[in-house]
Amino acid sequence: MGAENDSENDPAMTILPIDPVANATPEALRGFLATCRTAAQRDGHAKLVSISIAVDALDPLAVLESIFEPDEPHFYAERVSLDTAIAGAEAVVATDAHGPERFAAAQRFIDETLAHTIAVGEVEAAFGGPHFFAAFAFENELAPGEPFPAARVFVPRWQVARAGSGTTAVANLLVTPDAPLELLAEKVWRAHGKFRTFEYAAPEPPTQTADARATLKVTDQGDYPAAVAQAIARIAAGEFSKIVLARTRTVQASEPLHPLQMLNQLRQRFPECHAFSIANGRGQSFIGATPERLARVSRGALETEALAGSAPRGASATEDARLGAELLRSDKDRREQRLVLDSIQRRLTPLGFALEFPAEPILKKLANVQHLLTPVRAVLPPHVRLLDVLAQLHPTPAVGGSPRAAAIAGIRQLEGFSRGLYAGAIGWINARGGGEFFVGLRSALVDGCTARLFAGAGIVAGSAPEKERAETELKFRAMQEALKL
Ligand SMILES: C=C(O[C@H]1C=CC=C(C(=O)O)[C@@H]1O)C(=O)O
Repeated sequence: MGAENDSENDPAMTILPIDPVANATPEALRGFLATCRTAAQRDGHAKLVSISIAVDALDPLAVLESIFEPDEPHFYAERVSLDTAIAGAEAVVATDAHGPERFAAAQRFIDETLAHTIAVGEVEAAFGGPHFFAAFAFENELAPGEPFPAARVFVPRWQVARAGSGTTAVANLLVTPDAPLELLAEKVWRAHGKFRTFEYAAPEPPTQTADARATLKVTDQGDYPAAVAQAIARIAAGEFSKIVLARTRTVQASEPLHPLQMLNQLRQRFPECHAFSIANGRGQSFIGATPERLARVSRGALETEALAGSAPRGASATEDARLGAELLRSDKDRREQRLVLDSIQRRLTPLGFALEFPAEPILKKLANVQHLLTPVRAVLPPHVRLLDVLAQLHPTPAVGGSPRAAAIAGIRQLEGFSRGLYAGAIGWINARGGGEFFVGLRSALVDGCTARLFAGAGIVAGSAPEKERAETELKFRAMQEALKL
């Protein structure tokens, strides 16, 4: 992940040359909000007002933890190795979408919102300006009652992000034609003061810590090796050449699980992954540390990757290197990964992309597992946007299969549970069209005292049920350690 500062794209919003720090008085703020309200009255449409300021160095996760409210939605993403983290909470504007056009519907919402956005302050800074946080489930239709819809996009009320040594705080508010100015100004003034000299909350009492928590029950759903055996038979019959089958494990704890405490474990142990949390504001959070970037757009370039094929890490340097070398030579894993790369090429070429990638995959080494990885780069063709790319790529054969439609039908029949956000696309987009999405892997749905863990493995000709089961055990380990199991 990186700060998306896409200087060549003009943002589609109005930027007013007002410095909110130099004009930081309650009167100046009221005056500014009055201007915004006049614009809302003139256009007969509420304005999203976005105020960005540079602040003293802050840890966005600690900020989120300090002001965490289980009944407010939040979004968090961090890539420790790239020294970037972004947090946002409470929704000022939001939309849900479903169906095959959900990415296009999300784009329309973003365009319409930006057409009525007034931004001031450090809009050009890394993570300046309003950001749209988004989560797309694996499937484009979900049954009612799921914790997250097929697509949700929201702009947070506040956002704090760090890129290297710079920290930017953004306050977003909706100014309607009849907005109560005094009240709004007072709220923003308070938020402004809070982020400029942020005081982290005092530590939680000891009974709330993970160490005091006991695991009461661990339950696995379904018979995974049997499902894999059926998938192998269907591959032999020519139904599909690859299918990614997942399994779930439910962990019941003696005390409520705190998603942000688990995230702190994940970010420390998986610096090369995106650690993330997305909360629905109804007490449920989807969290994880994923190794897979789906797409990043920054400065007119697209970055994506083909990640698939897995091996354990070795206990010694020699064993680790041997396992890595075997993975690089493994015909089965190379086919599994090649299908992902082929699909990326097949789906992005018609959009006008000329993809650049190395001929041979490299190893991506995580604490619990290593994968084959081909990084892919391309110049973004004119008029192609990040969500167009997502609509083409998702789901890649790293989480679905090949051919796509047959594999997805097979997943529904063989898995027997709803994936929800597992293997979905999670990320953000800024006002310039830059942004980043990753795939919701190595993840869990946390709800009160329960965590539902997800892990899957790619099945091709030559796969063996027991080996695939062992591979999913390794993948479960990331979340199990965060739960201190
Ligand atoms: C589907 C998952 O991982 C994917 C990403 C990397 C390697 C994979 C594999 O080797 O099977 C999977 O395609 C998962 O972690 O649940």
